Amino acid sequence: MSTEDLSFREKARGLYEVATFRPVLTASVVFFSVFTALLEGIGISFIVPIVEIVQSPGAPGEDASGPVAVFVAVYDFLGIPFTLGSVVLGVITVMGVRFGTNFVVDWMRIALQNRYVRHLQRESFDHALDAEIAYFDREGSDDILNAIVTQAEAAGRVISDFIRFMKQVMLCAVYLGIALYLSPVLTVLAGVILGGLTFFIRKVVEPGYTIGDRVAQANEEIQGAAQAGTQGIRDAKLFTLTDELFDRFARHVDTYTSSSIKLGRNEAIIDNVYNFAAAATVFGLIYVAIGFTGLSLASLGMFLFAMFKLGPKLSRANNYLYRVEGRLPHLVRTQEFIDELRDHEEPVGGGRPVPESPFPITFEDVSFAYDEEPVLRDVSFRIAADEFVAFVGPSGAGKSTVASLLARLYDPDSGDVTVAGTSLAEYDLTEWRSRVAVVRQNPFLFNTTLRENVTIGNRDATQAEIERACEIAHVTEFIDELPEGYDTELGDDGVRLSGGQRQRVALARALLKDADLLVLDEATSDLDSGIEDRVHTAIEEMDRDYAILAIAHRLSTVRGADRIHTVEDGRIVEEGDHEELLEEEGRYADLYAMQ
Ligand SMILES: Nc1ncnc2c1ncn2[C@@H]1O[C@H](COP(=O)(O)OP(=O)(O)OP(=O)(O)O)[C@@H](O)[C@H]1O
Repeated sequence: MSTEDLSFREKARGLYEVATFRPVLTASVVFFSVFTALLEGIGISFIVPIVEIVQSPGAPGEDASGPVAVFVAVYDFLGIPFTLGSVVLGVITVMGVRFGTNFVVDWMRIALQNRYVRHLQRESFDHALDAEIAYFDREGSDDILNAIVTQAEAAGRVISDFIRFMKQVMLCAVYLGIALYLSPVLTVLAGVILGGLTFFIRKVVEPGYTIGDRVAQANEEIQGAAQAGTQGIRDAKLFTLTDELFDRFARHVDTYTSSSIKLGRNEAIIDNVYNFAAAATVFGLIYVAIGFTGLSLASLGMFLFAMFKLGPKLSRANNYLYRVEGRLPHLVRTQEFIDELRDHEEPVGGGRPVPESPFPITFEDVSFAYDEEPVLRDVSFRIAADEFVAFVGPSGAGKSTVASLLARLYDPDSGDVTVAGTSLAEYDLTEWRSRVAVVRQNPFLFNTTLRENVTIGNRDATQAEIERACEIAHVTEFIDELPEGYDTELGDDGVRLSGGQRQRVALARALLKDADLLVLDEATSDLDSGIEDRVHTAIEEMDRDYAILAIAHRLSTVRGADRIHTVEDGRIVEEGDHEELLEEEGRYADLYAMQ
């Protein structure tokens, strides 16, 4: 995802979204920043009375004019004598409050940054969990992980940098205001020099946004390469792919490093060139001011002090702006990514409660394609309560797709899936999924204990219920080999178990879910045929009040089905029980003869 071509408006919208995220906090930051800048201005103004008092000892009386008159009036109003001591105490007090409010701004800045990062992380993960499966099919999980883990953090730093930029701009405004009041001509001169320099540097140095976009892009690629290397480590080793994976990773890390260094170097260029230019400008102005203006010593002191402070502040403001631009791609990418996830949200269903007995379940002329190529064509079948229905057929025929449509991971392109006479789309999706238990051929096991894995669909299951489900799924056969029984950690995707053991755990958790429809999609294909037959017999013999839909390659496992459907190229080409299909001497009979 490249954001290089984003317009100024789109970038500004990204920042606007942050500003309106916690409006009160944002408004407070602005308010206290303005307050801090004003106090800074007042603090600097104290130079004038201090110099005046030092120049003409004895309290300046009623004849005081200009800024001094204001100070005299304020001291008079407060009933404090206007002496050098009380004026110095006054400036210390003002500066104390100024740094106090500055602390408040910094605190709120950090709070805003971290809360926004939390917001981005929660939003991206929440919407990712709600996104439709087709989105994951298309995009993969790298972008999602990157947005949640890395990009959100970098995006948050934009907030800090922007607030720092704003603070510097306000302080600059105050210094400029003071300087303008004291000597408009010199201020305009300084403005032309420093403004010209800003323009020049911005023209010469590559825009922060462009480099920042490269950094963000490289970040995404690093995440993808690292994920392929870690999640696919076994195949990477078996196919001696590690060098290729490392080269890909190293290339992106190099881009990240060189772009980051360039970004930092440019920040340093801006900082140092500016500081130098500001110092040179100030000394040039001293020369001009002393030689060619009639400013009093006090005013000259204040003017130069303001100028001296203005230079570095302008430099920092420029630097922070450059950093904001550099990190803005992370912010815009994350915000856009969340919007994209939101656009691909899974439908929640019509909200209709699923009936007590959700039967019959029917497919009525269902057609479906993942992309262009049709995978299911006019598929119709029916599952009544307590029935055992099976699907067989060659690889790629579309059998698993039937299971996916049943669990509503996808919706049909045409035709309808109905439950108790009503379209499945009208039911509450979460409730429907809670009534269906699907065991896939390659189930995912979570990196936690066997008990936690088995109870994912029924956290309240008793030990007796867990043991019964594990007995039927033949998990109990190998449980004694696990060091801590049900409390053994299974590792990443159940890596400490064999393929067949993983399938049995998945089967046990489906049985424990106590669903109305049990879908077995090649659920026991990794078991040896002896155990596979025993598992199937145990399931069929269960005193059950649910229907079963089984997809199988090994036909012996579906011999007892009430109805078997043979699928070929997305169509049901035969239908009947085992005996009927054998008599038909069609595709099923051929497949059976081959086994
Ligand atoms: N998520 C997906 N995105 C795109 N195409 C897919 C997806 N899942 C499956 N397909 C394609 O749809 C077709 C049917 O796949 P499906 O998994 O339903 O077949 P199957 O009969 O269950 O095969 P097998 O017996 O090998 O599991 C295949 O051509 C497959 O490439």
